[in-house]
Amino acid sequence: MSENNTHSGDFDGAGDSSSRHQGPPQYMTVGSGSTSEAAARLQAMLDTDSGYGGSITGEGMSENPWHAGPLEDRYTPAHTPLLPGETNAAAENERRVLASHVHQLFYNQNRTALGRAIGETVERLKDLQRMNTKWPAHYPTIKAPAPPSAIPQRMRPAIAKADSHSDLSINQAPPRPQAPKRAGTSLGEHTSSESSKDAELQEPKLEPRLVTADLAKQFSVLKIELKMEGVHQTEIVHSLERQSVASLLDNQIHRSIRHLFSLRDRIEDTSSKVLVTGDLNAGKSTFCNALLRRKVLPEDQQPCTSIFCEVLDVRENSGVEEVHAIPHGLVYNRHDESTYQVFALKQLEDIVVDADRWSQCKVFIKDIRSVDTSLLNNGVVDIALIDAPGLNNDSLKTTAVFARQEEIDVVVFVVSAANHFTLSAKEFIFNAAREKAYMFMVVNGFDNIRDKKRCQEMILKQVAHLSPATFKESSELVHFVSSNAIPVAPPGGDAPGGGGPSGGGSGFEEPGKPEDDDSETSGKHGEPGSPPGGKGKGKAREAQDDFNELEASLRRFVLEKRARSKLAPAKTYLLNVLGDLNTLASVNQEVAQNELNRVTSELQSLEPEYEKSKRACTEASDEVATSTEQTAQEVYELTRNAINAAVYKAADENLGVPYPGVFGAYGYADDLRIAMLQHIASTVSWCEERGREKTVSGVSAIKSLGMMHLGDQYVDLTFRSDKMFRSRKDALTRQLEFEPEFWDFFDFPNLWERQEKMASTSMAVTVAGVVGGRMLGGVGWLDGALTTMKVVGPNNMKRLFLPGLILAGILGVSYAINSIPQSLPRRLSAKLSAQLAQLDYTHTNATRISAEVRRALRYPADKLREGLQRNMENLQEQKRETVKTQKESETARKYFSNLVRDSSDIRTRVQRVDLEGPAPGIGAHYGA
Ligand SMILES: Nc1nc2c(ncn2[C@@H]2O[C@H](COP(=O)(O)OP(=O)(O)OP(=O)(O)O)[C@@H](O)[C@H]2O)c(=O)[nH]1
Repeated sequence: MSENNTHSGDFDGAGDSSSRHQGPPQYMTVGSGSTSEAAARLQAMLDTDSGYGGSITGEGMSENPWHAGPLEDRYTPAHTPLLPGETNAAAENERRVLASHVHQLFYNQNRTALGRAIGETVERLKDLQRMNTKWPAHYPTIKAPAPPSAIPQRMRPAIAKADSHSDLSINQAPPRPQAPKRAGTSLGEHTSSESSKDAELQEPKLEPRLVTADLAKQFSVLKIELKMEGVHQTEIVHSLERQSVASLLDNQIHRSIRHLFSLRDRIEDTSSKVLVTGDLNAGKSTFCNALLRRKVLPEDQQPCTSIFCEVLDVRENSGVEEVHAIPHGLVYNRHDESTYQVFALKQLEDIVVDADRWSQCKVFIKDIRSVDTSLLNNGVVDIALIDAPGLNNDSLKTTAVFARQEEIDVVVFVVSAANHFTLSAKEFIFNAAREKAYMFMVVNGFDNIRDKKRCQEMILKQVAHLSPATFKESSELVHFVSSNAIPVAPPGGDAPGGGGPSGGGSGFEEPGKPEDDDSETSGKHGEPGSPPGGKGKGKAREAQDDFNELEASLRRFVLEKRARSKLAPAKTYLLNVLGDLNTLASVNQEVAQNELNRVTSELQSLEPEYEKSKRACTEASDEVATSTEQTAQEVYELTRNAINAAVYKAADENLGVPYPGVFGAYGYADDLRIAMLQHIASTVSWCEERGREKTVSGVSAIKSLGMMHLGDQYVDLTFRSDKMFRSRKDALTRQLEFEPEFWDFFDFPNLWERQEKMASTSMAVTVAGVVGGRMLGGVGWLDGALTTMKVVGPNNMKRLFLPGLILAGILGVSYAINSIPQSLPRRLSAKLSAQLAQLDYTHTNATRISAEVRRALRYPADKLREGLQRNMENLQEQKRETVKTQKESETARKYFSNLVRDSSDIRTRVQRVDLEGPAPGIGAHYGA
């Protein structure tokens, strides 16, 4: 704080802003009177108010180095002795001091409430960010807006405007969405769609996290904005994955948290920045000079200001008047001369037109007026005045961005009384009005207007449309003035009259003071064409009065009502973000509840389904294994029996081979052998055919099982039974050494067996038979001879021996030959059977065929088992997922219902922060 601040109170307004936050909230009384007892009491209250709603404990208070505590004896300054006639002025002063203190107290309370709400909101937003990573939040949509006819006529162009410039993101605060609904979710209500594509998307699906363009308008802060050439935003968002929408939301939350932090810094900052903007040549520089009562900024009939000029009190630059021009791309730091270039004040004219070289400049000047009247050097807050380039297509966006900066507390909009609001002006005000609820309007060049009343009406009508809040307070916030009618000190470095507020002979008019002579001319804004004499004087006087009134209002607005300029953005933003949070939370609470209901019922049906599939898996596997084994066993038995029968009965079978006689006996034997082998081979084929049939019915039994347990999921396999038994088995013929031998033609053992049956036949036949038989029979032969000798007698024997022998031989041979058709098949069959038994032919074939059957059945059986297993695993996985979703949606439901409650609570508290009404006790003072 400079030594200029000689007022009562503990104000520690040191120019160095870094020291501003180190102490408890401070205030500075405006005025020059002494502090009254009441004011001292209020001061004590202020000191005990930490600015954080009584968060300082008694302990803390006693340690507070700034004051001795409320109970301590304090020196109450005596009233300054008054000169006769000064009573009213003193009382008035005291009232102002008191009002200022009360205001400060209210300001601190509001600031505390908002600061706390910011902290709580940031916490909630961070929680939401965390939640959003675990349970991607659904971005809702709402009902279609009312048809155009339902929108009040006067709002229509404004809405259209807002649409076309939504990229500025500072739209008029809309009413909160009444009945938000999630796009295309299962909330059960019909959502109107913007296009047929939307309509398709609004089928009752469970996934979408979508936004419509309408919602983009409804959401103030957490609005997801997307831009792509030629594609409507809604379509882009519709096409996004749930995860992408969540990550866009995350970005938005992140941005919002950053903004809240900067708002907190801002409400705790004691400085204020006033941005003066308006149309080209509207008289912005002239107006700034008039406020400063010094011709600091260059004025010209042609547009000249092309960079932002920030005018600050000289205290901010260690008392040195100069200009710091900041080149493009550098971030200004007063303590680092490499970030700017220093110029003398008179060089400002060249700097402001050189937008190519400079991005902005800081002008440090001495405010030559007293703290009561000065804007820069007012003793309460450090004010900086920023003269912006005139609005046109090029500067519109830059100025809008500049105006949105957190440190801009007040936007003063200068409009030419003759030209009214241009398109650029309307656009700027409409958009800025969302961020800065109130705007200070200066209708300049009012001296040029003949029908002043009509001009006022027309301008106010436009203000009502562009910024309703400003219009509501138009008596305070809209002023019709002529800035050039205000006398100013000449340009140049030194302030006239020694540069002090008390310096005499300033050579310019002090506003508010009665002024009889109009003699000063130095640096005064001329009033071209104003007639000399009384009438001109009267007009000039009127213009000055209007300007004085404007200044008083502006001071009030910046200083005493700075709650509006400083706290209102925080309040507005908080209300918006909390409203968005509430909407988002309500929608998500409902979505989570729906999801919870859905998965709970899904689980209820999944549980038995899973159990069933588990059972089916074991049962069907067992069943298939058993039936496969059974079929294979059956085929084995069947094959074994059939082959055995074929082998043993080969001799008895009519093989269809005719006996060609003794001379074709050998051929007969060969045919017989081939026929026997064929017979066995065909029996094997028959068995294979049965094996095939059994396999086919086994496969279809497996299929029925699969259909029964897996339904549509069963993958049907085409079974080709002809592919079975492809490997050749008639290697058998090659394996058998089965060539007929001589002895195979005669079945001697059989002949011997038959001798008994022959006993009653004639002797000769018997003898021949016996001899023949014995002759060939081995051991029984001698026995037969002796028997014959006994019958015939020894002498007869001698005579009969030879012919008998010959006859017997002939008979025996002929008998043997005759019995070839009977003997040969038997001999061959026996031989074959022996060889087959040696090869274990029956078992081998029965095993081969049944193994093939088993193998053929194993494939579909395995597939069925796999299918059942997969089905069971799928259900198990589905169950696991559903349980997980259930838990997540349960957590989300709880979280969002808490968020609905919390955001609503915080919002209600923020709503209660009354920045509108004047503090009690000061209404009377400012009521005028
Ligand atoms: N009659 C009249 N002329 C004014 C008034 N205020 C400013 N002027 C004149 O209007 C012209 C433009 O004034 P400036 O202050 O340079 O306007 P500006 O808005 O700063 O211009 P740029 O920033 O360059 O766009 C100057 O010639 C001023 O003398 C006024 O209240 N009445």
